[in-house]
Amino acid sequence: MTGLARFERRARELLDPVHYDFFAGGAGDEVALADNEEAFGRLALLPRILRDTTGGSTAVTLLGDACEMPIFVSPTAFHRLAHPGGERATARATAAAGTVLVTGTAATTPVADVVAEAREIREDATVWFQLYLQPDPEVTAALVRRAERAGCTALVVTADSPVFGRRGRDDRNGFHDLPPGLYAENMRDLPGGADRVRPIEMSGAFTWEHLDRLRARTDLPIVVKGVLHPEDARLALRHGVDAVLVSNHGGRQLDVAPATVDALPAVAEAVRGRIPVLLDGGIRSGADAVMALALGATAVGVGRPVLWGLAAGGEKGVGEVLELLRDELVHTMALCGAASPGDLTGDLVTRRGAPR
Ligand SMILES: Cc1cc2nc3c(=O)[nH]c(=O)nc-3n(C[C@H](O)[C@H](O)[C@H](O)COP(=O)(O)O)c2cc1C
Ligand SMILES: CCCCCCC(=O)C(=O)O
Repeated sequence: MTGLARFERRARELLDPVHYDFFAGGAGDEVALADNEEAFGRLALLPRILRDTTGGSTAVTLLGDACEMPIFVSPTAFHRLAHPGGERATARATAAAGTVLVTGTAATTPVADVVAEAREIREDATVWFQLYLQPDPEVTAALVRRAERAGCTALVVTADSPVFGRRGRDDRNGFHDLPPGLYAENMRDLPGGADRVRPIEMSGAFTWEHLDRLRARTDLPIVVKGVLHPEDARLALRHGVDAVLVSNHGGRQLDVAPATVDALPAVAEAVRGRIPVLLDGGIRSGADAVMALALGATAVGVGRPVLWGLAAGGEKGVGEVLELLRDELVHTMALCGAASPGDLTGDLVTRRGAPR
């Protein structure tokens, strides 16, 4: 078994099946979940030859943060369900890989501890904070303050969850709560709640105005996560957003959403290079990353592969997953005649089986 698949297999062997299903599963019939990966299989790379690729680099700058490769760790909930090391282990491995970790509202480790752990490995480690806007603005403000004080350098606002996706596996397994002792730690001791750990609330009431308010409240760059429609990318630009993240939440929200790599070109076209376009969903190899970069992404995120690495081997497992992706990325870039991510252009991507 090659590539990342062995990490998933090991994770499946080790995890409680109910927790494996929570991580692996998607919404509804899991159409979007499957399509995210299958869409990459419908594409091929058309390599260029006789281009000097020696002395190349995979480095990119993301919202002012130096990043050794254009592959970052997307926010996923509840890392301590995958491994006792949880987000701390993920933070250490991601920092060692020199890339961005997006921790978030549903982390089972407080954001301050995640950043401290990453910075123990590397003092300039980059951690961004994924924010679920909360109906109580004081709670949202407190989460933002927590992220700022911890040293996060960007906010990633998840906008694809006005309601929680219907996850059939979790319904069948009766999995709707964390086991005793695990909490969404960033929701602890927030204003206005009698409970020490408030539940994360989804709300359909949010609009672009809420982003404007957030913009006014923080100096941190804001990434909007869950952009699929090009008109929303244009709105994001108009509302002063610093980057968009093309995402369908790993197929966990709208089950009939398009695969992210299929939605990417129209979003990139709408943005026309004015802000970075990020993408996640279905990236399972360095070649997938190369395709998305060529189609207009500045960087790509991985969700489940990191969870499989974490479950399989804690910090070491996450490190192995990120190094494997980096190695495949470098190799594929070289075979395509690309010395740096900037050399990856749309003409390198074709439909499998399509005549040129
Ligand atoms: C178990 C799990 C938990 C997730 N939790 C969050 C979350 O708390 N916030 C968020 O914005 N996205 C969350 N996501 C979505 C990821 O950020 C990302 O969009 C998705 O995993 C990318 O697809 P991939 O898993 O195919 O790489 C989660 C995804 C998974 C699989
Ligand atoms: C209301 C529960 C919040 C946890 C959200 C985790 C998440 O986004 C996911 O996809 O699962």
